[in-house]
Amino acid sequence: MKAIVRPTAALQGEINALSSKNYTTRYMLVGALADGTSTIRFPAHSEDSDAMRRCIRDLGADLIEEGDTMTIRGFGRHPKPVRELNVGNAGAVLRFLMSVAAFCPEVTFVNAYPDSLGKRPHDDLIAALGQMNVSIDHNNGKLPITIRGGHPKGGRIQVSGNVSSQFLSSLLFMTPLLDEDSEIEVLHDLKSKVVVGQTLEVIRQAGIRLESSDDLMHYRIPGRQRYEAKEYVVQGDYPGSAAILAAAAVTRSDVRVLRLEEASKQGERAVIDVLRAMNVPLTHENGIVHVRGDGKLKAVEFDGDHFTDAVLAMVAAAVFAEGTSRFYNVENLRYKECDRITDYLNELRKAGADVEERQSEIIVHGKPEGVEGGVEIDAHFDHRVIMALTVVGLRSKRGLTIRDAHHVAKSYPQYFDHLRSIGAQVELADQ
Ligand SMILES: O=C(O)C1=C[C@@H](OP(=O)(O)O)[C@@H](O)[C@H](O)C1
Ligand SMILES: C=C(OP(=O)(O)O)C(=O)O
Repeated sequence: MKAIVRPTAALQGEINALSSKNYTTRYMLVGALADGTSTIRFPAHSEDSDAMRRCIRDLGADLIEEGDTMTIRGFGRHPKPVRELNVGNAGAVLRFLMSVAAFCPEVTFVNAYPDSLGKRPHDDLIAALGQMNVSIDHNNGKLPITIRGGHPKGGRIQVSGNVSSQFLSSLLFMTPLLDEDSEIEVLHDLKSKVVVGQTLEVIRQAGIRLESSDDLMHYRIPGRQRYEAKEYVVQGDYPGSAAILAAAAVTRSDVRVLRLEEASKQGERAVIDVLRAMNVPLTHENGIVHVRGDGKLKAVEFDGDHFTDAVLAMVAAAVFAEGTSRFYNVENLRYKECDRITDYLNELRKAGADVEERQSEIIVHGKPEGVEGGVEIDAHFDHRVIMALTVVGLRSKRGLTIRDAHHVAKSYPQYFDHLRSIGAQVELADQ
């Protein structure tokens, strides 16, 4: 599918935010790791959340969905001895389940997206599991990966955090189920630290006890614990909504996005502060973000690691700001669905934006007069590139055509419908 994005001056209306991807994957996982039946209200529906549904079913969980409610009867620490799992293109699902797979005799994670997830590194988690009596075959740290487990052991575990927080999250989910107590030490830096807060929140909601240091670099996890079956409610998703808010920010708009909790632990909640710093007129009350954009934006400087999945949308807004914006500490964007620095900036340049990259920075020389557009954009298998480039297309002079736009369904299948419902001129066509 390709998306033909036409210049759109004004947006108006109300959108119910999609359900959070990160909470949906986490609640499904702790539901599967529990022995009884858990309930999840408003789980997300997307390729990534479907990957988690599929894999925990394959591992022996019973899932029933009726309307907006999912019930899961978990397998506890005894997953079915499945031989093969397909996580699609979902990084978090792969990394979380690599540790769960250590309870099985032999599981192979197949390489379904050689040009996207197939290029992402998992060495740090492979090394950590290697310290736990788990033997792993892999392709230079990449998929396909075969986990030979059966009897994983706790104890002292070291894991590097400077590529992805998902490796640490993965170990935090699994170690409470081990016979031994564990101590986890995070080596180097911990990227996307805020997301680990979501992991700890969910694990604790599921009745697990563990101690974490204030800097989130050290953990003590008693073994022999059991996840409790609980009821969970999934909140609205900030990373996906960030693109809608960016679209409202770069146009004349009167747009309300519902279900965005002010007190959320999602790091991407910071987009409210970023947009405010850009001088975007907005309010945030009772879970509703209300943007009344006038299209005038001011350049900003931010540490992007606090809102990793919304950096691309904020960069798209900065393309139209007065002055030069800088998003720093974002090197790990290079290890996501594509290289979200080099690949994304190449597409932005095609659209007419003036952008520069450093190893861990994105610099944007804003063009309040708009960009030329009139070109075809490559999606690089990346939903966030697609969403962000759509924002740029709306304020371009000649529009943009985004090839392979169906990959938006990785996290936000209804993105274009939502945008069109508030007046965006977007046509979807076969390629
Ligand atoms: O734990 C999670 O659910 C996620 C962690 C983040 O990844 P990194 O820790 O690799 O930055 C984020 O980008 C991803 O979308 C989801
Ligand atoms: C990086 C992302 O996801 P994952 O790492 O789970 O593939 C994302 O959703 O932007």
